[in-house]
Amino acid sequence: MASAGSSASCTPPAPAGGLPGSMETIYRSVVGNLHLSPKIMRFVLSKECQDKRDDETYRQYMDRLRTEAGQEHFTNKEWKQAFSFNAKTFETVKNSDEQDVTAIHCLLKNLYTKVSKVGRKDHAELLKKLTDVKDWRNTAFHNLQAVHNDSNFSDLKAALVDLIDEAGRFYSLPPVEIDAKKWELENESMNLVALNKESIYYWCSRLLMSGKEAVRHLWEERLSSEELLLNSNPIKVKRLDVFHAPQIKTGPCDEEKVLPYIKIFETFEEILVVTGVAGAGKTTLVKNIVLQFINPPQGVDDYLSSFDQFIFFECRDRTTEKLSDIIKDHFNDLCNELGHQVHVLDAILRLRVLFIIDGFDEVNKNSLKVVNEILKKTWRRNCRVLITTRPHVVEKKLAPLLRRCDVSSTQYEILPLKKLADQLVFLRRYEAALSGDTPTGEMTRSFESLSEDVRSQFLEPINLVHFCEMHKHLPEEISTWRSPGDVAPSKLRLYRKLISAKLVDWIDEDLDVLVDDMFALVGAEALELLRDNVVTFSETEFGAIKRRCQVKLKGDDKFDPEVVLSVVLKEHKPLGLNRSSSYQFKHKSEQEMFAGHYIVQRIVGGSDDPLYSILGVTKEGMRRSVDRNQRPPGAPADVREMAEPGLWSRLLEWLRRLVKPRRPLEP
Ligand SMILES: Nc1ncnc2c1ncn2[C@@H]1O[C@H](COP(=O)(O)OP(=O)(O)OP(=O)(O)O)[C@@H](O)[C@H]1O
Repeated sequence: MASAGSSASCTPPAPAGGLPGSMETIYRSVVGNLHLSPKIMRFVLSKECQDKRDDETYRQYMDRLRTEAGQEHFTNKEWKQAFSFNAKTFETVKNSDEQDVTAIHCLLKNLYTKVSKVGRKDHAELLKKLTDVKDWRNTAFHNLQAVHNDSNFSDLKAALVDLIDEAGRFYSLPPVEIDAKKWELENESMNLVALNKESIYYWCSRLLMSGKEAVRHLWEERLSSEELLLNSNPIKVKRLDVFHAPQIKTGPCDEEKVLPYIKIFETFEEILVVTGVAGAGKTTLVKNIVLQFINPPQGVDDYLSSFDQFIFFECRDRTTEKLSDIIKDHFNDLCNELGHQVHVLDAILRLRVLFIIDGFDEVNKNSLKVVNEILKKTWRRNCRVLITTRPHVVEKKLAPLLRRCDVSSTQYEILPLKKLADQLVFLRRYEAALSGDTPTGEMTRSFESLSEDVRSQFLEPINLVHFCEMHKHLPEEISTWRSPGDVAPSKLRLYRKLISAKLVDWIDEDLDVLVDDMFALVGAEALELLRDNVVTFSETEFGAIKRRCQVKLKGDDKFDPEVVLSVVLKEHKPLGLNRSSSYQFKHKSEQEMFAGHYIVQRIVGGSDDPLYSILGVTKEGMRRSVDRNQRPPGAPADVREMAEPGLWSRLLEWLRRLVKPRRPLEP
């Protein structure tokens, strides 16, 4: 049986049959493209590399050929340019058993064009035949209609026979060897007339047939809209209507280039890391990529067309520990068929899959296992992995992990919206989406009227969305903003207003005191979770918060704390059945804001506790995590010392935004 790990040699065994005609046609095409084509290409490669030693990697082999021909070795840059995202693979592998048609085509092309061999014939015709075979795969897998046609398989076979003939001419093979190869091809093809559920190609076919529909079912509704706090009840806008295509720049080590985000897929490495500060739009970007995969936009370059499938994983997930569980979430019906989960996982790794890992900065013990497994299992296959993260964990956590997994990566950063014109374009989309396409322009006018200094608080998409929310609820405050420091307190007042609106008709107590208590409760919780780098509450943890959030109502009405908590928290429905919901703040930056506010209140409220104790860490622990470069301009030395890159510095940022401390913040 052909399995994910033993692809090269054997034909899938004789069939057990039973599915409709079109499935058989697709199955044949899959076996043709994933089994026969690479097999014949490997035959060509074996002729080209007859003098390659078994213990040589392809890079070592090609460097040796160059030395023998009096040429320079490949420089790393030249190698990368020649092999693009197959560069690392052919630097490491010693045989091509695991490689698909695209990778083998790339290797052969470079062997013909980048190294000299004595007496080499003109390779143009052979390369053309190889390209024909390689292109079959893409055409077939991205246009299922094409594979529904039975002639597809016979045409592919004819292309393979042509390739064998041309290889025979090019390498001057004896006719008996060429005939034997053609006979072998014919013989194997004859064995493929029906289906075999045990074959990995059967599951690849099933994934091609129904996989896209399965992921559409799972993700489309979840991701296609986003909720805004524009009313006492949240308003939904369509994500694609408000999506602002971000600009990115390449990571710190490369020459700085500003690019449209789709260019990340043109990179040479298998791992793409997209960084961005809080609210820069990392999650929104990957959600948009998922939506575009599900519904490719018409008339635009389909930059995702090289992928057969995608898998989306959020690092904040605290319960999933294995890749197979994610696969089950994505393709539940297929996996449930007589316990074929393992087959589906093996099959998915044979296709070209884009793995999206969102929010690496939120990774926990369990989700780290999943990330590790993805990196290990996808490496040297057809997959690519897109990881988003806030920047502060790249050096400390992500880069060492990638090094341990021996994978190469490229880093990109989402750029802030610095220009007024870009900020206005962004706001206009939201204004149009919220006004049923008849925007008055009031929101953008209000934004334009702000001083440049104040506008500098709105460089990230999340802050521009907050501007929309404040424009709706607190328009009078916007006109009072004189300096950047005026903005953050308005955001807290917005929450006060929303919570008060929920309670005003139901209580006799002093509303302000009640809201203060709510803020303290939520803020303490936010801080505790952040300390453990947790951004989701389990159902049990949420239950504990609800029990602490008690309000005495007028009359005999029973208070449901969820009504108030829903202003700051949202439910995250699980992907899999039989799993419970989790809860999270509307956005991580809001969790940080509430935590920051809580700390401020403890300090201005006259708490005698030292800062480290309010933060819930030891004095030593806090000193160890000092980052002296993080000192904000003008901040006293002891304030600087609480600033670890990451959490503490972000909380400090909130402290600075929310209040001018009346006493020095002593650790
Ligand atoms: N490209 C965009 N177009 C339109 N709105 C956006 C865009 N990016 C972000 N937003 C808005 O900003 C909010 C926050 O963005 P998002 O959650 O994607 O940021 P993030 O970088 O993942 O933040 P964090 O690191 O804090 O998780 C989104 O919910 C959305 O309202």
